[in-house]
Amino acid sequence: MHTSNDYIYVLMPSLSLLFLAGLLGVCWITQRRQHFLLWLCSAYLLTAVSISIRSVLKLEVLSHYVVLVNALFLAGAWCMSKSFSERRRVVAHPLAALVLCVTTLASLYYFALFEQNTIRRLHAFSIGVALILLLPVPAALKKAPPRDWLDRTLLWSYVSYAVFTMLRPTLVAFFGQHGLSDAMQANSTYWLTTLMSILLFGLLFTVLICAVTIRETVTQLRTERDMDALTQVLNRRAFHEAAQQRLGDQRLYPMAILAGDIDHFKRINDRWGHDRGDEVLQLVSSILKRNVRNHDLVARFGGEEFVLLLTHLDLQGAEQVAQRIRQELSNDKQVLTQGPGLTLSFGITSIANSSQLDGALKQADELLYSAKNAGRDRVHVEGRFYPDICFEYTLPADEALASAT
Ligand SMILES: Nc1nc2c(ncn2[C@@H]2O[C@H](COP(=O)(O)OP(=O)(O)OP(=O)(O)O)[C@@H](O)[C@H]2O)c(=O)[nH]1
Repeated sequence: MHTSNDYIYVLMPSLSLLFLAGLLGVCWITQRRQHFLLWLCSAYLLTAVSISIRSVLKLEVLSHYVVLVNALFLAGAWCMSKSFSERRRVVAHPLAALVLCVTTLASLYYFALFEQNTIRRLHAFSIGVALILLLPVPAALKKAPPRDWLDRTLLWSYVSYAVFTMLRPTLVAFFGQHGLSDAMQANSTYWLTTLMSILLFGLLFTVLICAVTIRETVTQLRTERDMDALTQVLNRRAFHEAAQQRLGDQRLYPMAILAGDIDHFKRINDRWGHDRGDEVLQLVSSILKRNVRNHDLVARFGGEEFVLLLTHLDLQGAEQVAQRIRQELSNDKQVLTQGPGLTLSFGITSIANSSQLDGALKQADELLYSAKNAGRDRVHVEGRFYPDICFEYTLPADEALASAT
């Protein structure tokens, strides 16, 4: 007969698992797209229920509940396997898991009620659980190893848990004082090893998963803070931060600032609709990104205005980049299928140190607007003479766009 103290003692691992399940549930509420958190939470819940029933049931009645207790445990193992496959983005093999569950339960039922062989029963249980856990592992190992050390540790901890589960009866038989002879007792070496391993690995997985989730949340927030949501290039604030870093690195000079603006963008919106206007912005930013190198920066400063910081490039090189971008944009017929091609105007200036950033941006902007005033679809470069003309290239473009609709 268990005393109330005994119950607290035997239920402690289950309560700890329930606590960890709660923690994962809270993590999932903050990161709902991370389904692996919910699967792991379910795994802990099912395992906790299964081991608490197993811990409090008297030995005489345990055999009658063998299917229920082990079905819960196997379902928990399947949820853990599913959680792992979701995390590593590999197939979970649900059908194979179902076959393994049914086979394991049938063997357990047979060894509990017909042959009454405890050792075979324990081996059947361990092998069944381990195989379910190992289902997604071959595909996960075939993929390139995770670059992040937290994910790598998670992968190998999971594999170790599965292998340890499979070997547990053999290890206890080998090292345990009574071998597996008393394995069905709630205070046997086998059962304590089982509880402790579930708890320790459960704790390890939770710590790793929580760390991974926190890190991913921070990365996501940083991306949302730094990137323009529509075009996936830097926003103005992030550009200033990144540009200060680049400008502090002497190896990246000479550098140039390009300010670019889509010509007559308002008309594109008016004639083709705002959604098509958004597609044009995405097209332009993808062409800009395609035409820069690793250390360069591309940013959207708002509306249809883009700014680039080009490293290892003098004014002449920067002008060539701008002309290449203009050429690529005018050739593109994917977004605006009819009418005149898209055009961009550019202002280009050099920059010699980080204290010049605001001045260089202002100068590039002035050059850009002198290019606009000179008729658009052109590049104005610092140090060159441009006659101070104001040529409003309105009527032909209007007519051309109108004829395209
Ligand atoms: N589709 C879309 N339009 C935007 C967005 N942000 C700003 N705009 C529009 O961009 C247009 C900018 O118009 P203007 O500043 O007159 O510039 P423009 O028509 O390109 O004329 P120029 O620059 O002088 O060639 C406005 O109609 C804005 O509503 C956006 O995110 N998506």
